[in-house]
Amino acid sequence: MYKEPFGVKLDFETGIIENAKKLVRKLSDMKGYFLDEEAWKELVEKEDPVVYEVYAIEQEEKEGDLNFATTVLYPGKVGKEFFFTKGHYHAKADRAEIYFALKGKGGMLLQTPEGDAKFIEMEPGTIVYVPPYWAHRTVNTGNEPFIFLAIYPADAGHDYGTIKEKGFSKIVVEEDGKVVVKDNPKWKE
Ligand SMILES: O=C(CO)[C@@H](O)[C@H](O)[C@H](O)COP(=O)(O)O
Ligand SMILES: [Fe+2]
Repeated sequence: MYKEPFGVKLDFETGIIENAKKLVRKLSDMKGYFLDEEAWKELVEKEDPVVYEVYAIEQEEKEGDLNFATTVLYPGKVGKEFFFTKGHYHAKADRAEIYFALKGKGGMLLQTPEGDAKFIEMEPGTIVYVPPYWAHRTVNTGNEPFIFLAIYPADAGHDYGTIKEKGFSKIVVEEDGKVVVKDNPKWKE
């Protein structure tokens, strides 16, 4: 039968979507993700900050339906590397996605399975098209929360394993007060 349409409110200041399912990722949930493992350990032991929160409205995993979610990605660094989301391919790899930046400053790292990477800067109003097959990770390069909305097929799913194991071929770091995108020395092809 037909599903019931609905409208929900998104608070542009906080990124919170009413009635959404909230997910919290702390730094301790991201072991092995950052380049500087010593700095990671030190920060986890000191305060284990929240790196990001996701507010998601999700449907059953069926073709044709849509999910949407906001992410509130906090400012911070591990060593020189800016805070980022874990990043993933979609489990159904050919599923695309749209991101819409609402607040703060950051960017998206995208990567093909062959390791070709792109970094796209994002500020409020930026829409990013994530094509089929590209892994994607957002990075907060500012000093306030970076907030964005993502809209994705309900059957896209997440494949975190590949990125957890191999990482992205590029990293986003601060050098001499500037945002620099450079080759990841630990990238495994
Ligand atoms: O891309 C999507 C959904 O396909 C986003 O809603 C992310 O899930 C969110 O920004 C958290 O990032 P991850 O931890 O999932 O990489
Ligand atoms: Fe995604």
